[in-house]
Amino acid sequence: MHEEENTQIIQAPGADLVVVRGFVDTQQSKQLIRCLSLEIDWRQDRIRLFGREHAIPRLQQFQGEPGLHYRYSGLLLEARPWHPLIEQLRRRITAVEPAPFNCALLNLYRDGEDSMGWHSDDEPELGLDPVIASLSLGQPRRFVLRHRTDRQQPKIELLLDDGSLLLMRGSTQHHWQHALPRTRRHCTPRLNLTFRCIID
Ligand SMILES: O=C(O)CCC(=O)C(=O)O
Ligand SMILES: [Fe+2]
Repeated sequence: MHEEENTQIIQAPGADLVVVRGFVDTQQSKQLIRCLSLEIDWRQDRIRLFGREHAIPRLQQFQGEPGLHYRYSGLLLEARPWHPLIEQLRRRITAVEPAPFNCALLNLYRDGEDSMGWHSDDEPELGLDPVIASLSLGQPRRFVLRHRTDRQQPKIELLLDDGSLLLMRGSTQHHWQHALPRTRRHCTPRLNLTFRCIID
């Protein structure tokens, strides 16, 4: 992989965003999707938003070092053991972004109806200025960022295609929100693996 050619740095106030295209090649990606779709006990968890309970519009699993927990929108996820393939990817990602990733939230978007709403990954257990490494496999989907306070700032639109690795660093989570909108276009499944560092 020629990292420089494949690396896109996105410049915006208060954001530190890098996309590495083709971090995983097509063949590897296909294999990963095949194995992970079958071998992970995907769940459609329920969250509480504005006082109401909803089933999330996607499937997920949280993995990581034993004893870690991740809490968001009233949901408490206990880390399941690393799947060996996820653990391998964690090590590969650490080679390009040396952060102490100790967990990953895995998302499976079954089709265009599956999505993720506006949010920042700013849970206290991620600490100040978290580094998040997000690997996309399968169906390319639109990923959008908007500034949290300055709505004059243009939105940032990225197409996260098969095998691309997005790094969100620095104060990105403090100043920006992101979302994966639903789409009416025909969509095959997409896997997204977000590696994170939880501080005990
Ligand atoms: O699926 C994506 O690209 C976004 C996932 C995400 O934002 C998250 O897991 O916090
Ligand atoms: Fe996120």
